[in-house]
Amino acid sequence: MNLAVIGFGNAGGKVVDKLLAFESNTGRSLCRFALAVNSAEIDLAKLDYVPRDNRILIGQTDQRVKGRGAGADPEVGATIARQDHHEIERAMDGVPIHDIDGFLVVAGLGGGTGSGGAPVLAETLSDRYAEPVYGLGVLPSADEGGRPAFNAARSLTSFTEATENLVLFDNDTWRQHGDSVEMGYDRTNEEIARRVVTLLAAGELDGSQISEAAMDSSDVKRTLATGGVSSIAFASSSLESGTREGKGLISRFTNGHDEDRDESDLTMKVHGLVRKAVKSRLTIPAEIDSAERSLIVVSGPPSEFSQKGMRRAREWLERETDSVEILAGDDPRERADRLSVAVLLSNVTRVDRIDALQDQAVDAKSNIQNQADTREDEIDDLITDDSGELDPI
Ligand SMILES: Nc1nc2c(ncn2[C@@H]2O[C@H](COP(=O)(O)OP(=O)(O)OP(=O)(O)O)[C@@H](O)[C@H]2O)c(=O)[nH]1
Repeated sequence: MNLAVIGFGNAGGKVVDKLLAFESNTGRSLCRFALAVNSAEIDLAKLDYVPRDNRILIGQTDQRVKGRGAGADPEVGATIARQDHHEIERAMDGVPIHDIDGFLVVAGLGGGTGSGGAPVLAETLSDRYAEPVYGLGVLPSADEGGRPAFNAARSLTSFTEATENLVLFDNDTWRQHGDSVEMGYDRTNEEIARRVVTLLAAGELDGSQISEAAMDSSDVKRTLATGGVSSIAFASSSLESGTREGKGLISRFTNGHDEDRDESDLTMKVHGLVRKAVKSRLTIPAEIDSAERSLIVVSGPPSEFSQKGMRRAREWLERETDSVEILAGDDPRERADRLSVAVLLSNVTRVDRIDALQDQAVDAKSNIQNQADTREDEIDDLITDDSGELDPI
């Protein structure tokens, strides 16, 4: 798949930068166009891979922002995204629209700029272009407190509505004790990039690869067309000892038993890797039998592929997800140094972390209400009803 990728806010920009870094390190191609939009000048300056001309500072004329961010207020993020839409659209004129399969808008949902701005941009893109607009949203960890949870719960509703599919990554699930916050983010951003690029770049062949069951970008699109939120599973394994070519050469002079053994090893390896991925930490933990559609991508040197392993893995996932809507394909990468599996679980509907976030947000709402009793103007902007429900931004 080829995408135009837009990072909104600080986390959004950093994750897009990591997607570009991962592509560059692995020779993959996913992002045909990359843009970072932010209201904090200093965050835009820190990016390494997004081209300088594609870094857009918004909200400069807004007294609340002045180049220093939206202060974790999504209303501000949404307002400046609307106010400065011409500037963003002008930057989007550089998108090679005939070469892309869709847009990907990336944001952390706990702050102000990305949380408020990303759904606004996604809606504008959906109105303006025929190509699908996907989202990649990062949920705050529980220990960040009530305000980020409140922002994320509201943004989740608007962002899901504004996109064809919203892939989620949960910071709470991936938090590691002992890391500084920035080190932790750097590591989680790499994990996001590995999963997103392995999954979505499938099908972008450079012409040198051959494959019996190559993934095609229309398979990815079809799986993402469910709407709702999605999670990604991932696992990888080192390549077989010795080179596969070496083994093939030896077996040519034997009676073929080695070839049989190799095939059954590879069947088990591919099948096992898919099971391991789905049983490991997902980008957001979800009940996998609540997924509407799934997609398995096996990526690596073609000599490590096994069609039988893939078929077994697909049958296993059909049983696990209780769905027959499972596509599976491979993504040949001759130079890859690992065999990787990414599984997209699309439109998962039982996600405990979202329920927990919403509970935390409802508590935070009453706290915010109490604190703001003396500041009625501000609370009017934040909360438009008092039913306990959270309103989208
Ligand atoms: N995984 C990951 N999450 C991040 C990173 N940086 C921030 N976050 C998360 O994203 C949320 C939003 O933070 P930012 O992206 O800094 O906020 P913003 O959208 O720029 O909004 P303002 O700072 O209010 O202008 C935070 O609450 C964190 O949960 C990052 O590098 N990686």
